[in-house]
Amino acid sequence: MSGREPRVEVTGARRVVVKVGSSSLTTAAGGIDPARVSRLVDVLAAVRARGAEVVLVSSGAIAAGLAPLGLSRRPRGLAAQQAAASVGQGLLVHRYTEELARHGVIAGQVLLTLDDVTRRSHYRNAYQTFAKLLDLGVLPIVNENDTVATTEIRFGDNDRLAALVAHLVHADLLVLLSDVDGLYDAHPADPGSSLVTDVATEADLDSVSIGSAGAAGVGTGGMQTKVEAARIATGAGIPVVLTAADRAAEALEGHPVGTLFHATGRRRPTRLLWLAHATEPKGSLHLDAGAVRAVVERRASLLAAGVTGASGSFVAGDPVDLCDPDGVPVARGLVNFDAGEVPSLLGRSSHELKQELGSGYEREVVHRDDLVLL
Ligand SMILES: Nc1ncnc2c1ncn2[C@@H]1O[C@H](COP(=O)(O)OP(=O)(O)O)[C@@H](O)[C@H]1O
Ligand SMILES: N[C@@H](CCC(=O)OP(=O)(O)O)C(=O)O
Repeated sequence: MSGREPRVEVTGARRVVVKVGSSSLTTAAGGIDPARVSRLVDVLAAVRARGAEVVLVSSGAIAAGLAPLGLSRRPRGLAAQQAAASVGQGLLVHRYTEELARHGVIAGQVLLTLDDVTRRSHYRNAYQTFAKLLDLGVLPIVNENDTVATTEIRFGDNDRLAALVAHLVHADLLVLLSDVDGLYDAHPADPGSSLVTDVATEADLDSVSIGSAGAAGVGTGGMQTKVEAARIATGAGIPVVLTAADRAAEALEGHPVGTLFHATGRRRPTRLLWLAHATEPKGSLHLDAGAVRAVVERRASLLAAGVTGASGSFVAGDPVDLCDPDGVPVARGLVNFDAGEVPSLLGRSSHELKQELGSGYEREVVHRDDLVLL
């Protein structure tokens, strides 16, 4: 203990999401390191023994699948990554299951795709699954469903997935465990870099140089995706501790190790969080000045009457950017029409559209419940 007070954000948390990266689970030679999994599980069991609930988001499926397939490094191609994940995910969860059993804890596997947090019916379903697992005392182990995820429908990194899961399960704390003991103001390999102990506002990140993953080659996002995950979580009211996996015990006891990102915002619907922070828009809708005012100032739905054009190829339900007359994105939303349908709607009132095209065309182009301001 450094002499500073324990972190109340940690000691007071009743539901904790812990994310561990591939680089913290693998051996130098590649493949899952059973000793590291075992130490992590001991820490998680200790948190549960204090009465808190734990959800683990674990990377490592691809890394765990490399050795059995005779591969020495993470493959570049999507199909090979999917195959490695298919082989590795079972091995990874098996390891956790065995280790948790030593503590009398049951492991449950939850594999998520992007749709599970963006489509209304799916995210309610995912929430209920987690609620039931936690109610039964199970420790859910989450990963992206890498084997079926294609480039288009991929989270791509588990840091942001962990932030969304933290929000989805209404966690009080997110702990990101990596191979580096916190956020540094420059790349940690740089001898002049120093640890940033607290990030209270966005301004604290102004002087931080955020780089990509280390040389080991198994991690994906580097520090960028961790900081983005911290932004998502803290912006939704969830504090984040970022530290090294081998300091997990201290961090989860509340010792001031690593970097604490303080909560800055309030809770909002999970899928809107995702929409704002992590989706790639499939196209753009161009708005006239009145529609920009309605959407931005009055938080109204976007009606066809205020749309002057569309670009990109999207289908109903896809995320699109809503741009002002200068082409600057002002909001992002889930569109209710396919790109091909939009030209026939331009500038028309809902009433006209209903009369000419039928009641299906009376609806908003983007409903206000499916909109976030940028
Ligand atoms: N400013 C920074 N502070 C800390 N680490 C950084 C920074 N910039 C880049 N990094 C790199 O990010 C790496 C962690 O990312 P990654 O390997 O993707 O981890 P994980 O597998 O845990 O998700 C660190 O090992 C470090 O090399
Ligand atoms: N879902 C992938 C990991 C993706 C990922 O984010 O990896 P990492 O940067 O190590 O947390 C897997 O299990 O291999």
